[in-house]
Amino acid sequence: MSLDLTAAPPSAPATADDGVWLACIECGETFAPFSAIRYTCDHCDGLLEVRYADPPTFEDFEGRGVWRYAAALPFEEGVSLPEGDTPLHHVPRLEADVGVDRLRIKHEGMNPTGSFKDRGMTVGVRVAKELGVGRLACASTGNTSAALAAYGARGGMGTLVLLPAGKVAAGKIAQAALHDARILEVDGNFDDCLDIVQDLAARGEVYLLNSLNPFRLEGQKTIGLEILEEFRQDHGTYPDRIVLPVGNAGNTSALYKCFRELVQSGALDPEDVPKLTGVQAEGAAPMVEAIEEGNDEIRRWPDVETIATAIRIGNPVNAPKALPGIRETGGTAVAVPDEEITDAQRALAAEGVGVEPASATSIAGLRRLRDRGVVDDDEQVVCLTTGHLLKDPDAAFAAGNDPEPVPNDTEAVLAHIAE
Ligand SMILES: Cc1ncc(COP(=O)(O)O)c(C=O)c1O
Ligand SMILES: N[C@@H](CCOP(=O)(O)O)C(=O)O
Repeated sequence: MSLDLTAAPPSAPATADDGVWLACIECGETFAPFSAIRYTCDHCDGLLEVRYADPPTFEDFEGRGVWRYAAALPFEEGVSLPEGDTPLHHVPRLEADVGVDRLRIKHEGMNPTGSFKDRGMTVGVRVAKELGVGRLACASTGNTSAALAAYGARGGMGTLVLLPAGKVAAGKIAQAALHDARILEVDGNFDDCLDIVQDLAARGEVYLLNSLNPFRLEGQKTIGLEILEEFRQDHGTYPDRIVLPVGNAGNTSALYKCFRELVQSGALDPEDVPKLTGVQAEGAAPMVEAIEEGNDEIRRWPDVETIATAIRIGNPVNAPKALPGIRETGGTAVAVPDEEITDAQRALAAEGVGVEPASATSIAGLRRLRDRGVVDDDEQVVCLTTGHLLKDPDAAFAAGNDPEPVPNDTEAVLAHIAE
């Protein structure tokens, strides 16, 4: 099954429901979208994609937020908080410092629960309602669990989240707790948690809402749609490159799908598709390894470690969708050390943009690629920042200034700040 950028638009199979169906990206088998619960292909276990008889054009979009893009989604509306419409920040000092023609920051930390996951959950929980499932579940490094708990609560559904014990930032656990998720702390890493939750889903115990679920990625496509529309409106052109953190590789896959569908409908020239450029932490970089070595498959990293706990992932399940996305768009992937992630977090904060460590990898990666001459100085670049600063208060304290104790006295305060 081809994930080529310029593959011909698919024609609707008999399994299509109102012009929507699921297709296996490996063997091409198709399935009715809502007749049964499935996450992978019944025949070859390949990843599934949602397909549409009528891929969208920009003229089809109206309204605000994720649901402005209903013409690119399987429903007209979802379980919403609402989400999307995130800012595209200008960061002039950082732009000059990195040395590119134009740099914009798409700050997905400004979604309702503070990360891009909300875009996927508004669609995913809507689908869960359509399927009539009971309990929703996910494995998580934190943000997916926060979003699932909030959207599950909004939809009136119970949620179960499996987290790697001791490796999830405080803000994210607090969100899952308050939104009434049942929280299981597993003595293992994120990939182990995902193995277990997949087993639970296969046994019919839960409905899985990680990005293995193809409907989650439909919502996350809207990041790409917003970037293209807003960048073109502001600058009359599309960005040359989108740089993003990579964990389970859902966003890379979703952005590539967004571009492919626009190319299929004729709304976007293949020449105008931004180069997808993935960034991982050096301690958790299986996608970078595959890109650098030219492999079509990922080698699972059993031991992963990084300050960017959100992307502490050794087995990105969406790699079969994301690797073609990086290659077909002419992009690349790069790994960055933790110190450079923290430096980038500070640099964004110095422009007023507060992000969690994983988000800052996009800037750290862009810097590295500029230093290596892979990114040119005349490029127009959008960096995706995926989660809010408050998600990980410990990392923010470690990277930022220490509070200074002072006496309860104006003269003493004046003397202190004069030092
Ligand atoms: C803040 C943050 N950034 C980046 C990622 C990586 O995104 P993806 O899994 O879509 O590659 C995640 C989770 O995976 C995340 O929580
Ligand atoms: N960073 C993620 C990891 C899981 O990713 P998903 O997109 O597959 O749900 C998280 O926040 O848990």
